[in-house]
Amino acid sequence: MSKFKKIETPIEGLYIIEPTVYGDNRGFFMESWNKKEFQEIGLNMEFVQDNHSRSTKGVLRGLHFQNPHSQGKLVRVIKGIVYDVAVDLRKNSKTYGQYYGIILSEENKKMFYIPEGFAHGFLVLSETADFMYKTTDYYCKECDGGIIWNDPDINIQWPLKEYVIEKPILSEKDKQLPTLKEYNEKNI
Ligand SMILES: Cc1cn([C@H]2C[C@H](O)[C@@H](COP(=O)(O)OP(=O)(O)O[C@H]3O[C@H](C)C(=O)[C@H](O)[C@H]3O)O2)c(=O)[nH]c1=O
Repeated sequence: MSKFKKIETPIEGLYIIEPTVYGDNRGFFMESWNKKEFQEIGLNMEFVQDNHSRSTKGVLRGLHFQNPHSQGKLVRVIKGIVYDVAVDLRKNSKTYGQYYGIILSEENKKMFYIPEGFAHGFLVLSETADFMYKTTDYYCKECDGGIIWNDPDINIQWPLKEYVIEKPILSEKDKQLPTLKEYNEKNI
């Protein structure tokens, strides 16, 4: 039996992963990724890069993807709380344009397994959040693409009010991202 539990989402190939956490009087230990244990539950993404970002409350990073060199991701939060979102942009997917969001936190230790072909982003809900993730392809600046966080067609229900966030803090780059419709008009 694998040390990791794979939980389905309404979007095919997108999973919530729950690790086994070994607690004792010192604290806890957990494996955050194990190639063999992941293969045992049918998860075969091979990672080549490990990332760490830290953000303050209200920061929203995303919605990003690379095209070409789309990156599959295994994401988790080691400090704080975020609302993490994956948007299905796989051309022939029956859930194209649909999103799934999940709270990832230091406390719940949940991980989000996001295949290639998705846009990804997150909103920081705690004073600060440390976000760690592995990717299946290398960063490619020239391949950087993105969709605006509040695309009306995707209609992501970011928990801004629930966490008393008036409006998200975005990078200059993210402020100027197109909607999915605008992106497709320019890139098809
Ligand atoms: C992503 C990345 C960035 N950088 C450099 C490029 C910039 O000088 C600096 C910040 O980059 P950026 O503003 O694109 O970082 P984020 O806004 O956190 O971007 C990420 O945000 C969302 C949530 C993602 O899922 C992607 O991994 C990625 O797009 O780090 C690198 O050197 N390597 C990298 O892999």
